[in-house]
Amino acid sequence: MKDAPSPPRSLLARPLTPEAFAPFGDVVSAGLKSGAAANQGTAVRFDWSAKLESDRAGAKPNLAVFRSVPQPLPFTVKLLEHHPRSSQAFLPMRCSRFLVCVAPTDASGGPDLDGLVAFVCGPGQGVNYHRGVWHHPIIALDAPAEFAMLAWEDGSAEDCVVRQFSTTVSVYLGD
Ligand SMILES: NC(=O)N[C@@H](O)C(=O)O
Ligand code: NI
Repeated sequence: MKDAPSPPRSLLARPLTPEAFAPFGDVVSAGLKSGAAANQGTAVRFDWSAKLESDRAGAKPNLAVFRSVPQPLPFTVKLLEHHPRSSQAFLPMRCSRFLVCVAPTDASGGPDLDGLVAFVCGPGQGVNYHRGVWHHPIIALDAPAEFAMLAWEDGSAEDCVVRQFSTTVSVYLGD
């Protein structure tokens, strides 16, 4: 008999923290480190807030803007992707909450869906996926959102590698 498809799994999203996200990337937010006075004392700047990386000389930094339609919960994860040659940052410009799902890389270089971790991210928090980290495309919650996105791209297939799953994971929030 053909193996029965695995039952969909469910996963509770937890609040984004720098510590929990550290294996996958950086949380980009004011006040996570000491800042320096700027702009004649009217601002504080927090430098080097993310590890930006590109390993292709021919790729160029693409600063894109994403306008996202909010998705209902629970959210079904059916695919993951990664950018093997570049980091990727998402910085909310207009956003309520957004969902970030990441996964470790398995021995074959693919995503380890069993290790999927989901974070609910609030206003004032951005994320920077380190180069090659498997993640779900950015998902806005609650209301339409706009994000600035920064990644190094050259238009080749290596800019973004997608992996579809037959098994799905249903992500929900605790509240
Ligand atoms: N590539 C793209 O358009 N989006 C994804 O990379 C994402 O992480 O949202
Ligand atoms: Ni991406």
